[in-house]
Amino acid sequence: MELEHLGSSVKDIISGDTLLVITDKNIEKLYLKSCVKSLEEANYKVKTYIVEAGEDSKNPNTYLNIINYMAEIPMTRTDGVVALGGGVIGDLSGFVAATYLRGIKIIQVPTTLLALVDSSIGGKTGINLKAGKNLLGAFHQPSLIFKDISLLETLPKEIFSDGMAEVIKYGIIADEELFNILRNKENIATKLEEIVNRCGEIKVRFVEEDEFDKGIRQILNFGHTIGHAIEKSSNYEIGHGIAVANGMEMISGISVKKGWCPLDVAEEINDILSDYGLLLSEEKLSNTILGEVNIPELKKRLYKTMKSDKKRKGNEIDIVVPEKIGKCLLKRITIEELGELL
Ligand SMILES: O=C(O)C(=O)C[C@@H](O)[C@H](O)[C@H](O)COP(=O)(O)O
Ligand SMILES: [Zn+2]
Repeated sequence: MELEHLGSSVKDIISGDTLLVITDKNIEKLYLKSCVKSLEEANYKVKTYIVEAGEDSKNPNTYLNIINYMAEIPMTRTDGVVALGGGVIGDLSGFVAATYLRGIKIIQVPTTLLALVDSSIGGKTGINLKAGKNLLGAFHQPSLIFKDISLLETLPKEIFSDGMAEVIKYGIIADEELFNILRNKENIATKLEEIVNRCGEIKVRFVEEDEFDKGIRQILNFGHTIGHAIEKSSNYEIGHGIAVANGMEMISGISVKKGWCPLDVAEEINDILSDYGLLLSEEKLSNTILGEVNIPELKKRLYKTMKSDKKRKGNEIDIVVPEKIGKCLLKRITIEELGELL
């Protein structure tokens, strides 16, 4: 559905008279005007809050500033938040909505591939702390995910490609046929809608089975323990998708060493990620994170950051291991062993 119909869709869901649209400076230029117009045509009073583009906006200060702004308006329990943007905006706005007045409704309007196939679905919301990514958050399901695939048309190439990491992840964890579709890069243009829908369906299946991330949903975190450590250690210079892609490649290698993943599966994963230009060499990673090439030091840094991973249970952590293309398993290892295997 196109953005001009947003207002009428929201009308069925939010009974209050005020909406807060949260977006970033890049999306503001592209879509804020038509978003606000559509909501105003549906007779809402529309307030806007614009943050800097990028992961740095998922911080406690920005979060509290938005909450204070809402309290000054004041927004009430029947009002709602509209997240117009990618993963950062969705996670931040979701957490705002989850906590303001102990929870008001949120409408997700994803504008990136990553948000469309992943972060807008499933109700994980949150912000980053100094110690790590998404360490402060809540589960808060969106009341509506407004899908308009045409919003991706303005997406810079590198942001689209960053989202492809999560798309490939879905193929590896749950859908061999999707993985095979993705092997032919031309399919991305011709079958984008089918690809997006397949990813969304997979995500919904996992979330419906385990909304609160106690078990099977953790499979969606394939590549994320190392991925989050890469993102965080690079001060978010390395984007989520690229970080997760490298995390998937590294954890697959570790799984081979442990005898949990056949070598040819790890090779297929490596091949597709590298085909999409998503893998960084150890040297490049080290340079970006440390400002020098020092692989032992890089591993130490990643290990230190991984220690704050939220999947950690005492001294152990569940890692996601590819058994074959289309199927992953959870395996528990100690955090020290994970560090040693890096
Ligand atoms: O929705 C999930 O569950 C996921 O793990 C999907 C991930 O791709 C996404 O990056 C998620 O936000 C990570 O969650 P976290 O619990 O590791 O912070
Ligand atoms: Zn992710």
